[in-house]
Amino acid sequence: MTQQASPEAPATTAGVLAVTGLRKRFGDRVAVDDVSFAVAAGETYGLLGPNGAGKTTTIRLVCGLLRADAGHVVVGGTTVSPVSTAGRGLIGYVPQDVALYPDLSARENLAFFGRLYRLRGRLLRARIDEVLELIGLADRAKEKVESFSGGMRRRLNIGAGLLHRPTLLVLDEPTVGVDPQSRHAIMESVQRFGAEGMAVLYTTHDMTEAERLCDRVGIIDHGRLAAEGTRRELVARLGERDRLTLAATGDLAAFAALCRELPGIEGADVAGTEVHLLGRDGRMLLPEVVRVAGRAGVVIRSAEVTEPDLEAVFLHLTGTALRD
Ligand SMILES: Nc1ncnc2c1ncn2[C@@H]1O[C@H](COP(=O)(O)OP(=O)(O)OP(=O)(O)O)[C@@H](O)[C@H]1O
Repeated sequence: MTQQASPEAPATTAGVLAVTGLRKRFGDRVAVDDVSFAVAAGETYGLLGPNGAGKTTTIRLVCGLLRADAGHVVVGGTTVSPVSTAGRGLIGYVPQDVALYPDLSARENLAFFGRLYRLRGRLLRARIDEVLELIGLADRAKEKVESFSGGMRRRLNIGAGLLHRPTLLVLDEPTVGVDPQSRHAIMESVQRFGAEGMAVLYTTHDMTEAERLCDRVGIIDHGRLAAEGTRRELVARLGERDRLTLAATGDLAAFAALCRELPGIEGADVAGTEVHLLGRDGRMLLPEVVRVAGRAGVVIRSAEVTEPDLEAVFLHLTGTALRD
């Protein structure tokens, strides 16, 4: 039986955002299927999935722009739904499509959006200055948006979502179609927001972005959350090991033999001037390996821990490649 979205959803104190059992159907197509996750203050949570996976629909439900068939969205202890504006002021929503007025300047655009958030006068001007600085457009503030690159427009779009200092910032694929420099600037900004205590919900189909930005990742496919966790937790599902590559000098065969005896090391081999070790949680193993090297009179010149990535996790969980 389909449960209706209810304004009496249980409030949560655990995090800024709590999504519980969210479902949305368009005709026969189930776009979001029993999705639950939470995002804490200072945490960046990534929804990672291919085109059509249900990321945008989930985000529109989170922001109260669509009515859920079932489930709850609670932001800062307040239920969010299209039937009320409660909780909306806590959310900064940056849609996938840039929503700006091309014949207005950057400052004028921000002033327009700021007024929508009921900011006025000196406070509005101060927030605009702050945001322009943050998105790196302070020196272009007076220029019309029509003269901006795609990346600059995206940055301004993000700025519009920040004016009211949201508790939860929601970004829908903010780097799609932007130049590498703007992409870098956007990713740096997002990292800063998280570090400053904002909860960030970020959708992407780009594994490297998810890996770099997100504290936790939810892997979404065909509307379902196939798995969620830190990168490390997700990768651990593969049951694969880390590979440690040590460039070293000394009696490497003896060193490898000693390493084989260490708990947690499942393989050790010498290849030229390198020793390759296999084991779970390579970073944790490293200090002990270095101690053993010292005992064997081996000098380690460099050490690299190579791990499986989210691309492999996605393939493992869904049977398809992430990039389409
Ligand atoms: N308004 C709508 N009417 C009908 N079907 C829709 C609607 N919005 C989304 N869908 C369908 O729901 C599914 C999920 O779409 P959604 O836009 O949420 O995916 P997405 O992961 O954001 O993909 P993309 O990265 O391409 O935006 C798709 O099959 C899509 O065609």
